[in-house]
Amino acid sequence: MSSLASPKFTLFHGAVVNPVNLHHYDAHPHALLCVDAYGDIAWIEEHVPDALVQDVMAKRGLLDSTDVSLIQLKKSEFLMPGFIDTHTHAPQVPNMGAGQQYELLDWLEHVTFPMEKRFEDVKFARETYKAAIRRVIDCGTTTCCYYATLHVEATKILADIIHEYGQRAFVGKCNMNRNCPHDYIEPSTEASIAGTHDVISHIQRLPSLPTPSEHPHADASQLVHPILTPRFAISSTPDLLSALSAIAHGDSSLRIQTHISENVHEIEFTKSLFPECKTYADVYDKYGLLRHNTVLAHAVHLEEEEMEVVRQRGSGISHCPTSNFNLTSGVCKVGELLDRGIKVGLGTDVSGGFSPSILTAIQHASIASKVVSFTPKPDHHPKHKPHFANNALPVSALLHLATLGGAHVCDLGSRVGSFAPGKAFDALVVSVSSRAGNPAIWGVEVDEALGIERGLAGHGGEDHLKRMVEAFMFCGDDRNILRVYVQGRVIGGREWKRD
Ligand SMILES: O=c1[nH]c(=O)c2nc[nH]c2[nH]1
Ligand SMILES: [Zn+2]
Repeated sequence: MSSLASPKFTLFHGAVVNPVNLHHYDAHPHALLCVDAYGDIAWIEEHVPDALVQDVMAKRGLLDSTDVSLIQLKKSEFLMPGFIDTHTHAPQVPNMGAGQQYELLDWLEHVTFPMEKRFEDVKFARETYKAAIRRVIDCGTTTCCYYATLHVEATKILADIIHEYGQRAFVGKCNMNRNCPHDYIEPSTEASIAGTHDVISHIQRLPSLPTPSEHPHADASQLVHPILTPRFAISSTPDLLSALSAIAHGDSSLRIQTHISENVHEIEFTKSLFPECKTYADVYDKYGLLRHNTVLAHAVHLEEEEMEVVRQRGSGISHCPTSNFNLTSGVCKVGELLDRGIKVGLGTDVSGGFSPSILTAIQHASIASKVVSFTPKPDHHPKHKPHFANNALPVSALLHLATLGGAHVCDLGSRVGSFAPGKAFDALVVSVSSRAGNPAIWGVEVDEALGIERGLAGHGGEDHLKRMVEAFMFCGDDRNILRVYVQGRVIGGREWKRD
């Protein structure tokens, strides 16, 4: 681990977008944001017109320092927190766009398991994972919860690549010891647990970043973390769930991820395998796997009492609308989950979902909420007044799900997901200029080369910035993402120099 020679500050001046809660986000057209040598946010001044930048720098004692670099954003650019993908499958990236004629259980058998089996070949794993992770980063995902396969070596390779690329992530070796193909299944509970320990200690030994010793967050220097990953209840024997529960209880900071209530046939099968449990959520709860840092993917068909137990345990839901539409699973009642106070983030769920971009998940989360609103549900719960349940999600809520909401689901809300002093600088520089190469966002075009604004362009105020944000969320893609920062370091984006 290298130590830093001298402190250095990076200042960003220009438009800054910052999620606050489901109902509100800040859009400051002229902010000044300072990042320290360790990649944490030192301070933010929200209203600093061009003429006052030098004054603020002088006030902060930075004017004459050679250790400061100032990045001036263009009129067509803004800074926002990086996207958080709370659920995806790295080994399924090569399968994107394949097999959408199937529903979940047939899709697993015919499309997914055969691809995942190929990761027993470490050379294939290395080359595939390198390309897959590069793609995820360039889509603007700064924190990602990854499922790997059941293979120990390939999962270590995945963690190594993520670490080398500098993304923040949770990486889990799948536990799956029943109801899987004979050539893609773990031979025993013991083997599954031994492999899990092996992967956890490998990830925990990865070199950490330089961090001041007085840093308030114990694991701030570690970007890649292990996560327990029982694939889903169907592929886990009761003794495997018990053994995973024992590991979890030995370390309360260890995150847990699994799938829940995605497809009606999956739910029926699960209940038949665990007749002593009344609901799907009961299965995980019985084994102590529902807690404040558990990430539950899908939750499309949760019963009311299941929602209540998820809320009580403080577990989070990864809403994966692209996958839910694509595998004909159903439409998650995301607004009701939010009204109940359940933590929710977005997941791409590649390759049930056919896109690695959280922008696609945002667009489909909007559509999902509109589909739900076609059949309004009467309010049975005076305690939880329906605010989002019967309505299309507003931009503030969609932005929140993609950033701060996802951070809370990963139990990282105090570190990432929004900009605040002391939080890590995990961020995107977004451009909506025509020169970014995406012709879909012409409506808010600011052409600096010609010195003109066209289309719906405004006067550089808050409303104009909010239009830019909405256009990016609904029509943007990776061409609009110029730079991707994690912990203050540029790790991807269109302007990032590849070697
Ligand atoms: O969307 C999903 N993708 C998967 O790979 C999977 N495995 C179990 N359940 C699953 N759901
Ligand atoms: Zn999944």
